[in-house]
Amino acid sequence: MARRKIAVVGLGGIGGVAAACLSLSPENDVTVCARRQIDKLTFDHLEESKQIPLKTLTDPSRAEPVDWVILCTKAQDSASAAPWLERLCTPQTTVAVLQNGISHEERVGPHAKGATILPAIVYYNGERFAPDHVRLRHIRGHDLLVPAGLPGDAFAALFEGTPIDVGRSAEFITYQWRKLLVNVIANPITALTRQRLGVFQRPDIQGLSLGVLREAVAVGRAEGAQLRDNEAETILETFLGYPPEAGTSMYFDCLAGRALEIEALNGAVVAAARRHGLPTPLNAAMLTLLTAVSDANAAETKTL
Ligand SMILES: NC(=O)C1=CN([C@@H]2O[C@H](COP(=O)(O)OP(=O)(O)OC[C@H]3O[C@@H](n4cnc5c(N)ncnc54)[C@H](OP(=O)(O)O)[C@@H]3O)[C@@H](O)[C@H]2O)C=CC1
Ligand SMILES: CC(C)(CO)C(=O)C(=O)O
Repeated sequence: MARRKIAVVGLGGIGGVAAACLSLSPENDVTVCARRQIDKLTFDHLEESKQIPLKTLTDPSRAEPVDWVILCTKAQDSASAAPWLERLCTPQTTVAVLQNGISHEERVGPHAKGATILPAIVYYNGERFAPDHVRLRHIRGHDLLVPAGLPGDAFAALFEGTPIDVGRSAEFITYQWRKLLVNVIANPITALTRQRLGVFQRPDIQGLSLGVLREAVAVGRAEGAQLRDNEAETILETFLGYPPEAGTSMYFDCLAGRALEIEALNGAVVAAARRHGLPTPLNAAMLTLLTAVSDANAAETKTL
């Protein structure tokens, strides 16, 4: 049987773990599309550390059409991946988008040459210690969740026999909003306070979080997510069980002086609220503050 041709675009925490796991299945022929040459990845999982050989491309003009693209850039870098998608995609390709936020299809579809877009909710934690060294941590339940249906089934098959567990759901939009609800508090608050999840043990931070969450729950409902009356409280309670020493992707980006994914998180809530005429002052405040931080980081990177 022909091996499945898979291109992983973006070799950060999430892409590194995805590339390592996909390479563990003999049925997958994996190529990594990255901005620097990496021939071997150290992959840590539980108590084990493995060396995974990688086939890496750094020049989009050398890429060829594949069956699957696993897009693992930050949301704001999706458009910069267009030269890769241009070479990798045909209408027979499926592009799985492993990014936080909503509206994956709108973000990536215009660059994907008629390929099928499959949004994926990422539950696992992928930490990048060095460009060639990543760790997979399971958080709870599935590691990835995709919509129920044929593309979702085929996507789950790519990870069979690997440490990544892929769930499928017919209520994808509800789960997408639940994940977004975690991100609209976890990411901006850790980034602004420059503290890991332990900061959520403070009663004042919990009060602020509930306000942000209640606004976002109303918007999610208006968008069709089946969110419960006590959704904000339940999300906060569940979230308080996450390890206090864990950071968030935005916290790490903030410390490293990189652009931030705020537009795809609180920005998505504010934009959807506008469509439904709903008030979201706290989410808008997060958006304004972190856009200022992000713009300053981006300007500094440019002048380096
Ligand atoms: N990390 C985590 O635990 C979690 C992350 N997520 C989400 O997953 C997504 C990916 O996050 P994460 O892996 O942490 O992000 P990272 O910043 O660690 O990785 C993104 C990678 O994309 C690369 N990249 C950006 N633009 C391009 C391009 N045009 N061509 C090739 N490579 C490119 C970057 O390259 P370079 O290294 O050169 O900058 C980087 O290696 C985000 O939406 C995030 O919110 C969701 C849940 C948990
Ligand atoms: C759930 C959380 C906050 C932690 O992995 C995340 O999605 C992120 O870091 O972006």
